[in-house]
Amino acid sequence: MLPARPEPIPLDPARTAVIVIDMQNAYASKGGYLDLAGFDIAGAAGVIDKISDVLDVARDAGMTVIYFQNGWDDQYVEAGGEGSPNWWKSNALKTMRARPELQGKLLARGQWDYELVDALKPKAGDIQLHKTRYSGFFNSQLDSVLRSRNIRNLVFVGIATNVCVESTLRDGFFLEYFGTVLEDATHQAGPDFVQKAALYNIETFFGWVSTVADFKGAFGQLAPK
Ligand SMILES: NC(=O)N/C=C\C(=O)O
Repeated sequence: MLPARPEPIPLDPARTAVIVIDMQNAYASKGGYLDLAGFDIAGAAGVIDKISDVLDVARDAGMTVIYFQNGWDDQYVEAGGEGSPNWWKSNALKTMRARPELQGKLLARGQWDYELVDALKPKAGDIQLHKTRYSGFFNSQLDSVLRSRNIRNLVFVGIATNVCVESTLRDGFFLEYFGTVLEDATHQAGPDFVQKAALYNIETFFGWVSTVADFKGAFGQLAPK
């Protein structure tokens, strides 16, 4: 049983996956896309160690760990052209249009910006998935990976709470997955109030909100000493 808001949620480790959303240099490192686009990423570094702790506990408890990376091919074909709302709304694409010297660098596979941060590299048995839009369920293998493992519970960590974390958790809700966010293992893109708003939405309408300490308290004892 994981202590959570609005109420504790039962999680069978064998039927639970920890979903690590986009812990790439783009979102968590100085000089990455969010930083270059003018978002405050000062709080992002603090979630890296927390996520690392969560993943150690999750693996030892027998949960599946799934890492997502967000981005596109180096020609940005997958990003869509002017016919796609993504072309108009993606702040990475907008930043590159405003600063052509960055073209080909932001969120492009093969570039530093796309890579996971050094402290959070997948370990043996972890699953790595790619996505081209904010939701990890859209045009990805996530649903079939989860269904093939009989997984119904998703624990979310990563960046950004109000964009890709919330989008993936919401889509999971519609597909009958039980989604929980560990609030202090996430960080927002935007002012502090968007973190609060995203967590309010999740707690009230789409899922559950818990903490790293509660996750470790609930599942840490399952880890080998
Ligand atoms: N990983 C995310 O939440 N991404 C947010 C914004 C973006 O990718 O432009």
